[in-house]
Amino acid sequence: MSHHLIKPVREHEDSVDGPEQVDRPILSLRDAEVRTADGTKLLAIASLDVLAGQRIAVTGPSGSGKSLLLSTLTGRWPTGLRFTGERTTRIGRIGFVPQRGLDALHPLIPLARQLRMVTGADPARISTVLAAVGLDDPALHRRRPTELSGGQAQRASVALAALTDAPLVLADEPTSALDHESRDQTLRLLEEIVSLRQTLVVATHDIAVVRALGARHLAVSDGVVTELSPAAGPGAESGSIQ
Ligand SMILES: Nc1ncnc2c1ncn2[C@@H]1O[C@H](COP(=O)(O)OP(=O)(O)OP(=O)(O)O)[C@@H](O)[C@H]1O
Repeated sequence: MSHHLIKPVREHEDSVDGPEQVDRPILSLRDAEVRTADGTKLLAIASLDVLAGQRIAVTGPSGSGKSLLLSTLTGRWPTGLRFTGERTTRIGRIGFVPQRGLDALHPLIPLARQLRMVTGADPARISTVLAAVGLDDPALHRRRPTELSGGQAQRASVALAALTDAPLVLADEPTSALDHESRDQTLRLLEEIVSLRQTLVVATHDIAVVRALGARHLAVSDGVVTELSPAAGPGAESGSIQ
């Protein structure tokens, strides 16, 4: 899927949250399908509601449709694919942590400067968040992302997602390129940095991620999405979603 970090999602948007709307889904899919131009069905979701603050793990084998489910949540699909059905959202921004941290970043703009340019956050907050993801050396802040290690770029992409304050943060196999220790650290960072107000969706091959997140669990198999655990959070649905 494409690696746009912050994407305006304006379709079907309505008003800003009020306290009385806490249990209302931030994003809903109904009768959602993604097909190729020749009509082959790649993904089908009868009904899915994503609530504020949920932690959701999406598991499934390679090619099952995890990335397409994330594309469907963002409302942006790979060229040549067709979406039908209803996608409703009341949020304006979606943060994205890609498989390779570098894909979230401009390769040549020094790290702290580009975080400021992209998010508008002030330098003090950027320093705080970078320190929180373990990048506290000011020399690293001045480096271009191409001059960072894979793990450092991954942490920088987590910092970027956190700084966006997006109500929904999607992470596509954010741990696949990392060793076990770095994987655990990235997951902890995602949990810590992504605030409780933000919803976090993580696609992964790794069942350990589901346990680590203590998450609502959606399994994708041959494009069919199934809810494996009761949805967390007030007012959440449970049971099969397709
Ligand atoms: N642009 C496209 N055109 C045609 N088919 C596509 C396209 N993108 C994905 N697919 C197909 O849709 C199916 C699901 O792909 P997807 O990338 O969502 O899988 P995934 O579960 O994320 O896999 P992985 O774990 O390997 O990243 C696959 O069969 C894939 O070949």
